[in-house]
Amino acid sequence: MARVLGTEGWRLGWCLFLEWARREEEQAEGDGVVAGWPRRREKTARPVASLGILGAWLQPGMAESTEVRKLVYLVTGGCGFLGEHVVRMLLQREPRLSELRVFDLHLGPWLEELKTGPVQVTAIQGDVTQAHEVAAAVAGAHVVIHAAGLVDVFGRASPKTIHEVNVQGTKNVIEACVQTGTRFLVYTSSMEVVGPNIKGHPFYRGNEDTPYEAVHKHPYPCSKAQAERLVLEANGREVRGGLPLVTCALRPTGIYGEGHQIMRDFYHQGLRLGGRLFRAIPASVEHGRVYVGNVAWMHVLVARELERRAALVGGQVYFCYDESPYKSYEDFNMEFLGPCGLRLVETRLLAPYWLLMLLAVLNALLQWLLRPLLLYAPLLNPYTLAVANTTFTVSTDKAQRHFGYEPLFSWEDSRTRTIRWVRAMEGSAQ
Ligand SMILES: NC(=O)c1ccc[n+]([C@@H]2O[C@H](COP(=O)([O-])OP(=O)(O)OC[C@H]3O[C@@H](n4cnc5c(N)ncnc54)[C@H](O)[C@@H]3O)[C@@H](O)[C@H]2O)c1
Ligand SMILES: C[C@@H](CO)CCC[C@@H](C)[C@H]1CC[C@H]2[C@@H]3[C@H](O)C=C4C[C@@H](O)CC[C@]4(C)[C@H]3CC[C@]12C
Repeated sequence: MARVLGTEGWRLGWCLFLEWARREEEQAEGDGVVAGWPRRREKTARPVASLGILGAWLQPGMAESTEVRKLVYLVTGGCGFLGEHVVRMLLQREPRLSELRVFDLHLGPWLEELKTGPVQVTAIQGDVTQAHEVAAAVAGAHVVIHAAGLVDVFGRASPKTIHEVNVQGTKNVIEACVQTGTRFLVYTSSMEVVGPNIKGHPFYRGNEDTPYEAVHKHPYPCSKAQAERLVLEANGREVRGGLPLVTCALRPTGIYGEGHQIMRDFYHQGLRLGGRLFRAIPASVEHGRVYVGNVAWMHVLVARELERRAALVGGQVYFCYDESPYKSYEDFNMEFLGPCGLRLVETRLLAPYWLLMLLAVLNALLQWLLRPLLLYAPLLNPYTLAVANTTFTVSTDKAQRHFGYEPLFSWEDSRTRTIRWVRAMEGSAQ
C-alpha cells in the first residue's frame, strides 16, 4: 500500500511540477497574452488515456500541438480571386491557426471541402458596408486580413457603391477592430493608390519611397487611396482592452494566376477571334504584375509579423512583388495564353493610339447612353487604356527587409501554375 501510494505520490508530484512549469512559462510569455496575442481558452482536452496524465505530457510534439493552435483569423473578401488564395495559404502555412473565418458577400462552395481539416473554417456570409455584420465577424479574432473590395474600373458599379464598399467598408472594419479589441489588421490596398496618375507619368521600377504625383479621378483608385489612408491612420489607436492597433497595407500591382477573371476574359475573347489577340499597347510600356500565390504569401507573412515587429511594420505600406518579368500588359498575358494556343497579332499600324483613345471614348459614351437600358462595360475605356498604356513597375525589397518576405513561387512555378489553370479552362471555353 505504502509502495502504491509512493508511486502515486511520485506521479502526482511530477504532474504538479509539470503543471507548475507550464504556468510559469505562460506567465513569462505575458500576463494573459501569449507573445502579444490575446489568450484564448483552449478547447483541447488532456488526452491519451492509455498513458495516463503523465503520458499525455510526455508525448513528443503533443505539448506544441495543443499549445500552438490558438489564433483566430478573419479574411474579408475570402471568396474572391485573391481572398481564396489567402484562405488556402493560411490553412497551409499558419500553424498557429485554430479558426479561420471567411467573410464574403458571396460564399464559394469550395469552402465546404476545407471544413474537414484541423482548423475550424467558419463561413460568414456578410456585407462589409453593414457595420453590425462586420463587428460580429471581427469579435474574438486576433488578426483581420481585409481583402474585400469592389474592383471595378469598367463602370459596372456606381461611384457611390464603390465608395460604400471600399471606403465605408474599411471604416467598418477598423471600428470593429477598435470596439472588439482586435489588434492586427492587414489591408489589401493597390498599386493604384500611387498610380498611374491621370497625367500618364511613368513609374519605372519605383519603390515605396519613390516620389510620384499621385492624382486620382477614377472612383476605384480614389476609394483605395482613401481606404489605405484610413487604415494607416488607425495604426496605434487604442483598441478595447487598452492595447494599440497595428495596421499595414499591401499594394499589389496587377495580380495574375489561377482564378484571374480578366485573364479568363482575354482567353475567351482570343478564342472568339479565332485564336488571335490584337496588340493595342506598345511592347515598350511596362506593366507591373505579381503572382497571386506570392501576394497571398505576403499577406500571411506580414500578418504573422505584425505583432512581433509592430514598431517597424505598423503604419507601413509595401508593394507586392516577386520574380515576374517586366513586360507590357499584353506581352505578359501571352506568357500564359501563348502556350494555350493564342497568338498576339501586331496591329500598331492599323490601330494608332489616337484611334484606340477614340474607341475608348466611344465606349464610354455608349456606356452612358445605354445605361438606362443595359449595362455596357467593355474592357477598353479611357481609364483602362491609360493604365495599360503607362509604364508602372516596382522594384523594391522593403518587404524582405521588414518581415523577411521571399517569394514562395518562382517565376517558373507561377507561370506553370497559371498555364495549367488556363488549359483547364479549355474544355469549358467553347
Ligand atoms: N486583382 C488585382 O489585380 C488587384 C490588384 C491590386 C489590389 N487588389 C485588391 O485586392 C482585393 C481583392 O481583389 P480581387 O482581385 O480578389 O477581387 P475579387 O472581386 O475577386 O474579390 C473581392 C471579394 O470581395 C467581396 N466583396 C465585394 N463587396 C463586398 C461587400 N460589400 N461585403 C463583403 N464582401 C464583398 C466579393 O464578393 C469578392 O469575393 C481588393 O481589395 C482589390 O482592390 C486587386
Ligand atoms: C487596351 C486593352 C487592349 O488589349 C487592354 C486593356 C487592359 C486593361 C483592362 C488592364 C490593363 C491594366 C489592368 C489593371 C492593372 O493591372 C492594375 C489593377 C489594380 C487593381 O487594384 C485592380 C485591377 C487593375 C485596375 C487592372 C484592371 C485591368 C487593367 C486596367
